[in-house]
Amino acid sequence: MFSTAFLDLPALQGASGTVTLPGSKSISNRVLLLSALCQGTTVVHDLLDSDDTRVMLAALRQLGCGVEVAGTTVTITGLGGRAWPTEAIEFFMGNAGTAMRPLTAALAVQGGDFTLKGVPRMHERPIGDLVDALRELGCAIDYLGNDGYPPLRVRQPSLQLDKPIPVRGDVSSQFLTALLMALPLATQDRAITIEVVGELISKPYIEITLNLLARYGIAVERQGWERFVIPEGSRYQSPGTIHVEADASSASYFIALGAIAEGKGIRIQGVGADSIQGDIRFMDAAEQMGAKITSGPNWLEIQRGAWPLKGITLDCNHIPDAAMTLAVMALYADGPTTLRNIASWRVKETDRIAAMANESRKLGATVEEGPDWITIHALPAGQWKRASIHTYDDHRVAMCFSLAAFNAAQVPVRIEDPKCVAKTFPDYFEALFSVAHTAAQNIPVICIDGPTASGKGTLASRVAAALGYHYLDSGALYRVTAHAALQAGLTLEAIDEAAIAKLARSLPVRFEGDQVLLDGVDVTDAIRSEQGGMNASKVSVLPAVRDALVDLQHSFQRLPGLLADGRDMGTVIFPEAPLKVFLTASAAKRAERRHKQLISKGFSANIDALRADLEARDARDMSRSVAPLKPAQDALQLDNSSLTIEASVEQVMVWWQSRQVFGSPT
Ligand SMILES: O=C(O)C1=C[C@@H](OP(=O)(O)O)[C@@H](O)[C@H](O)C1
Ligand SMILES: C=C(OP(=O)(O)O)C(=O)O
Repeated sequence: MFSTAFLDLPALQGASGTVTLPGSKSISNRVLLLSALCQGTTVVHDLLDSDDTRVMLAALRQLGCGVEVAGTTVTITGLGGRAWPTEAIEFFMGNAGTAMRPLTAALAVQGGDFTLKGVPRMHERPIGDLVDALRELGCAIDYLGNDGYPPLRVRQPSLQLDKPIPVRGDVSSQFLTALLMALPLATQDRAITIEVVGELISKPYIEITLNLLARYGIAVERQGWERFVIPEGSRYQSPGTIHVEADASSASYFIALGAIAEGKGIRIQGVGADSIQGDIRFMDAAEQMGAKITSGPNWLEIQRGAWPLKGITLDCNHIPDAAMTLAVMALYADGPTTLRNIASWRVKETDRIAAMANESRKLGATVEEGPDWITIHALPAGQWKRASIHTYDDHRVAMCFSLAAFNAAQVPVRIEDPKCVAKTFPDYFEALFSVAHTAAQNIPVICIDGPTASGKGTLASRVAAALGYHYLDSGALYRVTAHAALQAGLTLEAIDEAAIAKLARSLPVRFEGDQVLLDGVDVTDAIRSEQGGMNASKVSVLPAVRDALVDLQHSFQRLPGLLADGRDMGTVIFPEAPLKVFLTASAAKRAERRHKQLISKGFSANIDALRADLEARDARDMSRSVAPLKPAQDALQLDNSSLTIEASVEQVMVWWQSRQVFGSPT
């Protein structure tokens, strides 16, 4: 997951490949609660691991459910037949509607002393219609903040089940889902009827609920979309094991990607056209706009069809979440796109009609909006603007606008607070980068070159972490090459140059966090020693070895960008890099830092000897005939002798931001 303050997406050009999507949020949270209400254990395969399911799992643990997690397989031991807790419990539901609403209903019907809270936005998301319905049947629920909104306190009910229970269905279908999942707890001696008041929205989500209830032994009788009867004597029965389909709403971004991006097409693994999730019907809308889609059991393949896409007018009530993706596809269309019947967008993670309108306008689009509709006009190539997309802590805003990076104007897009995708798809951007591609010149590289012990590594890896970029420690490649050569019985002299170069060309090296692995073996300590540094310096003067490592170094230039540190990053390996920093510090300062570092690791060290060594390395690095250590002509010099690491990072970030200007927030 990218936990950076922002993520800059370079202009993207194409996409091809396969993505395996994480589990459906709607199925995961339903299955978790239903398993918790059963007797015995249920093994859930491919459960989504995200903020929304974590809050549900935490709540189930608090209630005393058994929860065993092994990767994406989770085993739940239910509360059925066991005593529910009698002590007061406070639950934190984050911003998960699929946890907050169904759990409120189950707790209210079961009774106890429970408080349910969430993030500030959750306290602005309506729950009044559900509370009214629950009160109608005798549940005791108090509002702890504003009437109609969480936080809530639930007490012991005195259930009156002799008449149908009315519930409004025009604000959120989750209220009806919540009742359908909770009321089987109260059908011991009578059937219970729920009557929907007003037009039910987001109907396909009710179908998911009914489908899963059936899997858990509850056969709800549906009479149109107005009446739902839960039969007398209904009892949750674990299906034993259950599999969660991949998330169809998450699939919408990759369906759109296949429709927008040039390339061999996108294959989505984990969900197919026969999904039980209503959002799979996003396929039809994408096809209407021009996408070519084929599907089989649990897979979809998407290719660009009509181009530009075709503007459409669509009632989106049946696909409230995936429909947001259409708003971004609309930017690539041949005319305006109007999405209708989407009033519920205003009460979700943010006011999504306002958010989609504001952020599309920042990109240059013309947008009109009404209480329950939005019209987005196509954005011609010359009119795209570089924009910093505010994401309102809404995962879907972030995921949708990542698709703007395919614009014909080839301008990059900044996504603010990219970690908001953690609600339903923590590794969304990793998945995007695994299939998206662009020309190398679009993938930014920041070079940090400088002499030994100048602090390049620390600075480069901190800047890489702040930007979410990859990190290449090119010095480590030379250290590993020297290490591998010695292991192979070679000397580090010119006489073995060809043999070392051959070895370097197919060096089986991998960086994993701070670890450097050679052929799977951790060689970090061996190569980081003083001797390792001297050895690296020796092989690095051999032209054939430097040459052999060029391709390997270039292969680190991957989306979304690269921080490369070394001695010739800016001069030789990435001469086109948009920012080059030449980092220096006085020899005395560098010797002092190295001394501290060695002592802290428990090595004995002599500061004068260290200084003499590093001066010798400087001389060798600067005087070698191939790629000598020197600043690139366009490098910015940074002497960090009297700077803290934070100040150096700040300086590089300021230089970088001044070259990456995005439209300021509107
Ligand atoms: O029941 C569900 O799983 C959901 C129902 C929909 O909400 P509304 O019924 O409020 O539209 C949807 O937007 C939400 O992401 C998940
Ligand atoms: C509306 C959404 O979430 P929630 O389940 O919190 O309602 C969503 O995921 O788009």
